[in-house]
Amino acid sequence: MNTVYIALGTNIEPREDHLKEALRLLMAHSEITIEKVSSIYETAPVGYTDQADFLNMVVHVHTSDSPVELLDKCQEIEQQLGRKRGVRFGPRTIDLDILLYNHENSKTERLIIPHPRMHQRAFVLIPLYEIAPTILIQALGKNVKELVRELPETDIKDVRIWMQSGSVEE
Ligand SMILES: Nc1ncnc2c1ncn2[C@@H]1O[C@H](COP(=O)(O)OP(=O)(O)OP(=O)(O)O)[C@@H](O)[C@H]1O
Ligand SMILES: Nc1nc2c(c(=O)[nH]1)N=C(CO)CN2
Repeated sequence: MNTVYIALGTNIEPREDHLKEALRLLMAHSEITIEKVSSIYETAPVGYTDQADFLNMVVHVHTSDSPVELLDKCQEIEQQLGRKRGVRFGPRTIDLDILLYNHENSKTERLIIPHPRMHQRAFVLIPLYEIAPTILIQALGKNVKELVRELPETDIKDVRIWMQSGSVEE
């Protein structure tokens, strides 16, 4: 079994429904089990800022899928939830990013693991810190707690708990 962390994000209403539907579709695959979910956070948009606030969360899954098999499933879920590709970093019904896959480092045309921008993103690191504070990102030689400490104060303020983890349907 492989240990994987996946980040989810949405900024098109109904945002909470999109997160819940994505979790349901992940769990519908017999190769995937959800071990832990973070709280849901409301976050100011990063990158392209002229868009609505996001809901973000991170889930810990166990899977027998290879990284690319899992990416296929994540992209299928994005399609099922009607994601249309438009502006880079722009609005989306759902985005699923594979953050970590065991302690692998790999780079192919379709998939980079660890996710290349995760260490700069408060909307990823703060939910990840909630469920896996001590996990090591080998490529960076740092754990999640250390990466959170390096985030600018202003980025941290842009990430607020929106729904506590215990209230997310599991
Ligand atoms: N770790 C990863 N998880 C998900 N997709 C990845 C990963 N590494 C590379 N990709 C590739 O990135 C491509 C673009 O993904 P996407 O459109 O979701 O980007 P984005 O959400 O706009 O930006 P970001 O990747 O910064 O969140 C995907 O088609 C996928 O092949
Ligand atoms: N707050 C927030 N900002 C973003 C997000 C996201 O999920 N949350 N996703 C992006 C594209 O990957 C770009 N900007």
